Amino acid sequence: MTADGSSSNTGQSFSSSTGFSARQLALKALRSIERGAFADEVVSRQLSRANLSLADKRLLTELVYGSVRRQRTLDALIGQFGKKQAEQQPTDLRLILRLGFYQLRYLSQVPPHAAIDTSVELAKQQRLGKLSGVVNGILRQYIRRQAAGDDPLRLPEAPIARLGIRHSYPDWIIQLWQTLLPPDEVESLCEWFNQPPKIDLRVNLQRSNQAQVEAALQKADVAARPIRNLPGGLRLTQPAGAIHLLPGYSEGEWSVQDSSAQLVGHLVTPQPGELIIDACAAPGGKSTHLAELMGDVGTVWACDRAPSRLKKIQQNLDRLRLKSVQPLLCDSRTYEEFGECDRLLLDVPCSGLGTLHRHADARWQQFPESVETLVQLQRDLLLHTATWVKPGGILVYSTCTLNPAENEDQILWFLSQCPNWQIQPPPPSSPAYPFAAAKGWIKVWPHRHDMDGFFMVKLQKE
Ligand SMILES: C[S@@+](CC[C@H](N)C(=O)[O-])C[C@H]1O[C@@H](n2cnc3c(N)ncnc32)[C@H](O)[C@@H]1O
Repeated sequence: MTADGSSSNTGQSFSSSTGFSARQLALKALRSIERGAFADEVVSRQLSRANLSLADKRLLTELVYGSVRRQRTLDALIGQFGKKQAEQQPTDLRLILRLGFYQLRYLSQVPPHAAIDTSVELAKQQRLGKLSGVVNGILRQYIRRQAAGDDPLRLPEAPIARLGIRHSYPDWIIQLWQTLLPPDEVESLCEWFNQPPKIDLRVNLQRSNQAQVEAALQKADVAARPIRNLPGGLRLTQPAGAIHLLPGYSEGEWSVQDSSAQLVGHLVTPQPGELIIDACAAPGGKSTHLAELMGDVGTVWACDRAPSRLKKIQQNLDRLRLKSVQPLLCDSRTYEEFGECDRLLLDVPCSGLGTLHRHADARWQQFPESVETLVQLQRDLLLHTATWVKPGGILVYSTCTLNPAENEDQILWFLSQCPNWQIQPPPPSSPAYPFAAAKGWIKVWPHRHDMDGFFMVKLQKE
């Protein structure tokens, strides 16, 4: 267990001798992220290029993602134990201290002397001169304070900053959630997103079945359990390493998809032979689910405006061996060439506040201003794609965020603009039914349901 009661991402023990090259690479990665690169991309590039042992790969991943995710807490410690605030320190010193504090505070498997010695060594290697002594002094003060029995992190009294520093979130996200949840639930939600993500699978019922996939995984020593009320849904119950190497993946017997995202496909309830449009489809997680639910009979137009992401749809189609999905490069705000469809899925670009646990840097990449731009994009998409649906047809709107401006408010706005549409609540037989609110839309809260945060609603055109 770590300082705030969460567990670190691996069960691995890390020593100083095995981990030095991992720490050097972690520092390099943090520098690139500081210059604007995405954490996921930097880490996967390093993992594929560097010749590291499995233990070092795990350590590198843990150090980079952890230091980015916990950045606000770590910077508060740097400000508290250093002579200057974190942002006033030279970049390399700040990054080395983040790595050092991350190990001391969150990686109980790293002995404190290893965390300190390797941080000092990193500072020497970067020719930080006298500052390597500063690294040593600052980190040692922390462990002395910790040894005295108290949490060394000093927190302000103001409730928003207090939660933001303790759990490492920007104030605006805490402020937003405080308008939606009681204080103890805001704290649980913050804690939930700092835990390692769960891995759910969706069995491709065109090629296999749940029992077969479960048995094949078990044979490979990977424990999985069926997800209640979700046909074809399995949850891995222990870390499974490289997912794409597990049995059945390359044969197209299953896909990785969180249970919340699987609910979206069930809410669309596509029928064999129908014409379906997925207006924001890449990388195809939901388009392929729709095709599977239709028995691969009918047509799913999988639209996206990003050519590189559209390629991923094709890769998924090839792997899952689905024939009914047609990828289409288009801007769904303006495309005019469709006839009327039976059902449309609009899984819009959003602020992603429901999947913060999956992307270490996501909480630092959105701002109230960027959310405003997204709200406008979502409105443009809603108004235009709604014209593609035939009378009596269905439109499912979904997001992976926990922000009413992109969810409930957006739907109320749409209904005020287009009164010939109405909400169709899911029937009791639908897997989405247990999550439905009185108004008929579906909201999944991660800390209550142990699934990604999602919003979805089914609308019918009169
Ligand atoms: C939330 S992701 C979709 C995820 C996908 N539904 C899945 O389940 O795999 C949103 C997608 O919308 C695409 N997008 C953004 N603006 C668009 C537009 N104007 N027209 C079409 N696609 C757009 C993005 O490229 C991105 O791939």
